[in-house]
Amino acid sequence: MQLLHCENLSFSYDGKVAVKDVTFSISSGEYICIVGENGSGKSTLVKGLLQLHPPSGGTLRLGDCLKGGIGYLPQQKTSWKHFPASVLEVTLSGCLNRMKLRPFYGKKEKQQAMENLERMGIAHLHRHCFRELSGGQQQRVLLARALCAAKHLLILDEPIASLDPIAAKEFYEQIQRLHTELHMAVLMVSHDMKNALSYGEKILHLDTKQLFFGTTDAYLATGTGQRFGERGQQISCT
Ligand SMILES: Nc1ncnc2c1ncn2[C@@H]1O[C@H](COP(=O)(O)OP(=O)(O)OP(=O)(O)O)[C@@H](O)[C@H]1O
Repeated sequence: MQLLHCENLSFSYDGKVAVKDVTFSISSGEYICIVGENGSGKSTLVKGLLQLHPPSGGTLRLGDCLKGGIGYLPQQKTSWKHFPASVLEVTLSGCLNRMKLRPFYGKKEKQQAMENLERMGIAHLHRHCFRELSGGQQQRVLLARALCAAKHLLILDEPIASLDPIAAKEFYEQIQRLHTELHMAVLMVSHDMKNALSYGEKILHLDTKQLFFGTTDAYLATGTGQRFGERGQQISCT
């Protein structure tokens, strides 16, 4: 089932093009990594897919099953690390979209938030203050929050940027479990080429315009894929 399709999708800021003519789809259960240099338009595309930034051209079609929401793990900002709320409150905020005008969380939302914290192995921390957790624990809370928002698609923007290698490895394994056990589609922006190539089934490579979209094997057979792939090897050896 196709979850999302874009055709020649473009985005600009004040008339300056940031993403140009991107055409790709994501279907249920797929794992796609978006790669590219700094400033190549990855985060802009993600914001556009989440309808937080309007397109300057092209079309974006979202499948009906995404109408309930898309799970989104944004780039970690230092200010969020100090957010003065409990783990349960941060997780529950993932349900806000679904609550419409209802002002309080109900039993169902609390149960779902606890289930997702359980899935992330951190239910015992639900009363703790978010800002007192480690970076890896905070990412798990934000992932539990994203799971409250979505059943079919998770969009992750550089999720391991602030994690140490052990926390990053655990995080990748966690995502892989969600992908295989819940059949969750994953769209991940990543500078970590080694893991993007090993976990991603497809690669979308941006350089403002789209340089490549297709399977990881096909990507590695292209000159661009080989150059970026080698970079991943170098990074993993250092
Ligand atoms: N809010 C904004 N206003 C104006 N220009 C922006 C804004 N956000 C991004 N840009 C510009 O759009 C282009 C793409 O930026 P974007 O953040 O999408 O790239 P990126 O690939 O995600 O970069 P990085 O890997 O460094 O996170 C850049 O030239 C950037 O300066």
